[in-house]
Amino acid sequence: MAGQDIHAQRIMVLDFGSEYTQLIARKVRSAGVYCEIHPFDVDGASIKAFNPCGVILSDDPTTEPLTTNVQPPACLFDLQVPVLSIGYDVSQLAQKIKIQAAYDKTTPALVEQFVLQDCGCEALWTPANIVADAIAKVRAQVGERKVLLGLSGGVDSSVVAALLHRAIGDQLTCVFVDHGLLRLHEGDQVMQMFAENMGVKVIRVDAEQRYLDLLKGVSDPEEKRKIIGRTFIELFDEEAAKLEGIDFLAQGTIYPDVIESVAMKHGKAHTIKSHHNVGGLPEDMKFELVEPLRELFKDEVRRLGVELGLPHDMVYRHPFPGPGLGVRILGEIKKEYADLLRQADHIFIEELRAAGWYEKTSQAFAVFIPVKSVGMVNDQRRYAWVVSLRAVETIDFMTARWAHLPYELLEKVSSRIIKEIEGVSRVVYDVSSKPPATIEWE
Ligand SMILES: Nc1ncnc2c1ncn2[C@@H]1O[C@H](COP(=O)(O)OP(=O)(O)OP(=O)(O)O)[C@@H](O)[C@H]1O
Repeated sequence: MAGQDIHAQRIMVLDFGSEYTQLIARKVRSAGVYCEIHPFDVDGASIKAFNPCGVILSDDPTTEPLTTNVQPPACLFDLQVPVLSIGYDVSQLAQKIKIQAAYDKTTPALVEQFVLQDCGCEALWTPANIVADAIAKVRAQVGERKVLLGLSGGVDSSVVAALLHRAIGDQLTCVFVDHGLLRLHEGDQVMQMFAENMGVKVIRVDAEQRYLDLLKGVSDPEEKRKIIGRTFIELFDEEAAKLEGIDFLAQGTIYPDVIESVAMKHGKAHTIKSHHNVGGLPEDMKFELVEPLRELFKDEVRRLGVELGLPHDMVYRHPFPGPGLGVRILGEIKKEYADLLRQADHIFIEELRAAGWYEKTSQAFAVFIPVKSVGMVNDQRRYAWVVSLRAVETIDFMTARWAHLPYELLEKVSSRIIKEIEGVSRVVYDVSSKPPATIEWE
């Protein structure tokens, strides 16, 4: 694909505050065409500079308009490019444009037809081309210099690691902070995949004891989060200070993190996404940033991961909070609780996968409840801990329904947990949906 600019043919999506805007943009991308989302009142000069092959207006007629004057910029129609309106009231526009009254299940096919046929774009935006483009850009930015990356084992930083390793090899150093609140064998798996199999330089910081000491006696959820986030930054700083000649810090920033939301801009954001961020790294670190996923949606990041050779199961894994099991152990964190929870969680996920339910749920995990309940073991009363199972189905994580798992599956998971883990006497299933309950328990 040498010499081919995969951004040359591009679509502009103008957002009038519809919740479908990102879905539409993702459809343009999956049809193989680069696109960007901009607010409906973007200035004319920016549109001209962007030089789109076509423009899509995205509005939701069932919600109130964002302001009294929701007009696209006048210059839009001087461009002489095809325009598709989805949900935007075009009666006020004189131009000839393709119209769909509202987003529905036919929209994806319409969008694909619009970009490939009406706008005549070529399908250049493919995982292989995106990888080649990203590698070329990273090489041009970094040259012979060195890059540092915080590798969490999560999807984003893992894909960044694989991409940078391919682009600049040994010039990349990763720091992986193992806070002892990871899933069963996860720390070893991260090392095996990146350090042993791929030959990436990874420094593993075994910080379990340090975290346990700092978290001792702390049961307030916010306080726990702060300690976990702050300690991560301290450890990362300590490791970075030991390394010499690093000029860049790589980050797994993705496109939804950088889209300027019109709802926010016009003060109408009705949903605030909750983040389980470990806090991120402070902005005053003296590094230039390398952000090779900045243009990509999460589904594109996953496809890139597969293209780069990361295992499918890892790349399509459910999201995991930054503070790890720290927010799934209610109240004070102790090693005993974390070990117990890791085992319970592992059994749950193993059975979900075996039953074909892992892909049908968006997030599933076990929660440690620091309450002792009675059970009978060898005719003796035994007081042991309670574990809750949580599984949800969701499209966007803003709202979620508890997953209606088959009773047989729940039964199997519950009896395995009680049988295999000595410290657990009771398993319950969380049947709360979001809202009002959140997905995580803390
Ligand atoms: N335990 C860790 N060790 C090293 N780096 C980490 C760790 N946890 C987080 N980071 C770094 O901080 C970034 C932001 O963390 P956050 O928990 O918000 O994850 P994220 O945005 O979901 O990304 P990822 O999918 O890579 O975990 C990560 O992408 C990673 O670079």
